[in-house]
Order: sequence, then structure tokens, then C-alpha cells
Amino acid sequence: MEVIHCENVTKLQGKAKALDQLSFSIKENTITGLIGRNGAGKTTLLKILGGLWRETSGEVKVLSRRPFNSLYVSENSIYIDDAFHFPSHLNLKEILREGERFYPNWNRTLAERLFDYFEFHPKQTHANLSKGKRSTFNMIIGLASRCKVTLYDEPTAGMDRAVRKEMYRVLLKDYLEYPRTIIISSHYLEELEDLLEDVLLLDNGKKVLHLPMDELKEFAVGLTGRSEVLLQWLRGKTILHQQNAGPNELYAVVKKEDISLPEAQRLGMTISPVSSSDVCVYITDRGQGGIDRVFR
Ligand SMILES: Nc1ncnc2c1ncn2[C@@H]1O[C@H](COP(=O)(O)OP(=O)(O)OP(=O)(O)O)[C@@H](O)[C@H]1O
Repeated sequence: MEVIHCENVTKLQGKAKALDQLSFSIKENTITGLIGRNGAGKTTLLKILGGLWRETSGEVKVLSRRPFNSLYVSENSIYIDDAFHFPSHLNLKEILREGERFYPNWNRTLAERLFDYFEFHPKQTHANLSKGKRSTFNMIIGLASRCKVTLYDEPTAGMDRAVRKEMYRVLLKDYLEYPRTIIISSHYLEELEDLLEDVLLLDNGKKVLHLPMDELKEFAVGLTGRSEVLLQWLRGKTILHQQNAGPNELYAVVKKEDISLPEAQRLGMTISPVSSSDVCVYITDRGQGGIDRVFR
């Protein structure tokens, strides 16, 4: 069953298109990684799905309803980012109590265990937490709410690596026990790989890829070989990325389905895997020769 459906969704921010004719759908009980470079439209999309912002045009459906101003969607979804704020007069324990009052599927045991494990103090206030601790607390709210639709916008901002790993582990364990539809936006795809079932890659407000994580891992391959041989062989094919690999040697990244690996081997090329995060970077490259251009 589809839980999220977008059809030709456009969001204007001034004259610019933060989302541009975006269409995709997400099945019930999946974890999707929302990936894209700065300004790609990730936050805009998540805020529209969470009902916080209104789309300019197109159709958005979350749990079969238009999310903007929908009480049903706000009760059954949660949007978490590092700007998630709470009334300043509430301490952390009181915030958890409010969460329990608002979210129908709230799991008190999980909230309290995580609260203790990450060494929060009941009387602390949200505003006085460090950046990483604030993200950790926000993520506890996102987990304990067990909403049908959970939208995390760079949820691990400021967390140290150990906490990030633990949080993703908790998320996976809790998801297996209590499946729901989760989208996580992040710039660190490699840290999320084991968690994600699907990846949605945005660029300039448009969908570039939406495919299972396993397929993304197999999407591209790196070839290293003599420049003229490689370029001749790849003529007419899309090269996602290329760079010099030594005198007269070239490294090129191409879609796996576009080439024959036995043929590449026969021509003496070295074949190497390409990580899914590198694939995303190459596909959304601005084609300007990268940061090296600054020094030319
Ligand atoms: N409140 C706003 N007013 C004007 N433009 C905005 C506003 N919010 C976002 N934008 C623009 O919309 C586009 C998409 O921004 P968005 O924040 O959705 O991207 P993002 O993928 O989340 O970026 P990042 O990875 O940097 O957080 C950008 O060009 C941004 O400048």
C-alpha cells in the first residue's frame, strides 16, 4: 500500500523552484533515504509531507490525505529536524509527557529507556542542551512517537559518531519490531546504507533516482585503463565521472548496465566498485570540473 504519493509537485520559494514537478511514491513500512546536495529540496519536501508547508502545485498525499492543515496527518506523522522546538517552560520529562498525550502510538518504555541510556536529566530544558544532545533528544521523540509516517531531516546533526551509530541501531531495531514508513534525509549515505531499503535522490528540486539501496550499490562501476583505449571504448556511453589516474591513464565511472565487464577485462581495464554515496555525488555533479576549478 502507498503511504506517500507525490504527483508533479512544485514548490516556489520566491521565483525559484525548490521542488520542480516532483513525482514519486513510497510504500508502507519502508525506510527511504532522502539524498541530495545542499539546496536540492530535501527539507522543502519533508516539510510539505509533514503538513508544515503547502505545495504550490501538484498533488501530495500522505496516508491518503493532503497533509497541509490535516489533523489526521499531524497526529500520525512527525517531522524532526535540528530546529525542533518546545515551549521553553517545559523541562525534558514534561516534554516526554506532552509527547505521550499527543501521539496515539507513543511508547513510554522506549522513551524512558533511551532517556536514561543517553543520560538526560529530567529537569534539564531543551534550550540548554548541546547541539548533539538536542538532536539525540529529538530523535528519542521521533522514535517513541512511533508515528505511521516519520520524517527525519538530518536527524544526527551535531551527534558524535558513536551516538549516530547507536541511534541508527535503535531506529532499525525499533522499526523491525514496529514497522512504519520512515524517510531520513542525510548527507552521509554511507552511514545509512545498512538501514535503508530505498534511496530517493533529488537535484535542483527534481527526482534523479528512486531505487532500492541494493540496486544503487550495483549501479555503477569504476574503470581504470589507458586513456585512448578507455575513451574510445566508452564513446557514445554516459560517463558519470572521469579523472586522470596517472600518465595516459584514466579512471572513469559508468553505469554497470551500459558496459560488458568481460569485455572491459579483455581490454585490460581494472574494474573497481563505486560506493553508493560516490554515485550520488557523480550523478549530481555540476559538470564544472569540481573544486579543482577554483585553483585553475
Ligand atoms: N524560506 C525560504 N525562502 C526562500 N527560499 C528558500 C526557503 N527555504 C528554502 N529555500 C530555497 O529552496 C531550495 C531548496 O532548499 P531546501 O532547504 O529544501 O534544500 P535542502 O536539500 O534541504 O538543503 P540542505 O542540504 O542545505 O539542507 C534552495 O534553493 C533554498 O535556497
